[in-house]
Amino acid sequence: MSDSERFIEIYDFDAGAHIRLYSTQLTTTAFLTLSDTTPETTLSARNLMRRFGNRQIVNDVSLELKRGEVLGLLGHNGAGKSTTMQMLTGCLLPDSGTIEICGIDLLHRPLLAKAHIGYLPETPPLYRELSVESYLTFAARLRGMKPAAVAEAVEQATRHCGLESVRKKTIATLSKGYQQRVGIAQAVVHSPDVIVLDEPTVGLDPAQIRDIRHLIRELGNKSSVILSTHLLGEVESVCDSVQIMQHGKLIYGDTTSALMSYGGEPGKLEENFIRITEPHV
Ligand SMILES: Nc1ncnc2c1ncn2[C@@H]1O[C@H](COP(=O)(O)OP(=O)(O)OP(=O)(O)O)[C@@H](O)[C@H]1O
Repeated sequence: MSDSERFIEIYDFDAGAHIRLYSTQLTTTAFLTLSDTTPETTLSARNLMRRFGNRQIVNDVSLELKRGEVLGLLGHNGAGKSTTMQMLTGCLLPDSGTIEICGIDLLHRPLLAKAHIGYLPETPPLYRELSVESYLTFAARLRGMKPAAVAEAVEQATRHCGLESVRKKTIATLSKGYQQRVGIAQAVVHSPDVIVLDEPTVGLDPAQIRDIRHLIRELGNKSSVILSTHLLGEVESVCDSVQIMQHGKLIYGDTTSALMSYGGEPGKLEENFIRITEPHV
């Protein structure tokens, strides 16, 4: 390939399209800088398989996440949602399949890839004896943030998650809702490109649920979010798209509005979900 044929393709958010920049148009510095621009696809998982003992828990799961997208992962208890999320975040190895985070192979370059991921597991990984501020500082350092950037990042996450009034408090003394907020704050403190939230609003009161959903929507404007939930109202209010999982397989994937009008039943999310997961009932 000649020099004049070499190009990089970047996504121009203003134009809403991919554009090509040919190497002849760029200085070396510009070329290197532009090579660092984040690709539009932030997560790409292909053919994930995982067994526990002789049970196939995740079976040939492939999914893709775009920047600015909030994806809801739905399914009955035991469908395999948490197991899938554990694999997407590098906490559990798949038996086979590939995962790329911002173009980085998660299985081969885990440290580099994980720097782009924020994860709130089903049980938030809190150090209950630390204050909110100390814990978030610790979480930011753990994610490899440079010491000089940590204070500002903690400040931002504290503000973003509505934790200003409890920043000096010991986590163990906080209500469940506030502990959940701390769990989300640790997942976003390093401004990750991909945010994975396992049932983020479980056990919260209605006002806290409203706040957390608002926060998720905000996070989804800049990053990509994948969340699991049993609350279909949550899907309707925050998710752009949905994937439904059953017995370890993805059985349906589309936009939230398509699910809402599935089978010509506009607005009936719950009924449509049941029609997809229990077609013979
Ligand atoms: N470490 C493990 N060892 C053995 N089996 C496991 C393990 N983790 C999960 N499982 C099994 O895998 C299946 C899927 O579990 P998973 O937690 O992924 O489902 P889920 O869709 O997240 O369910 P829920 O909505 O109830 O949280 C379940 O039958 C569970 O018992």
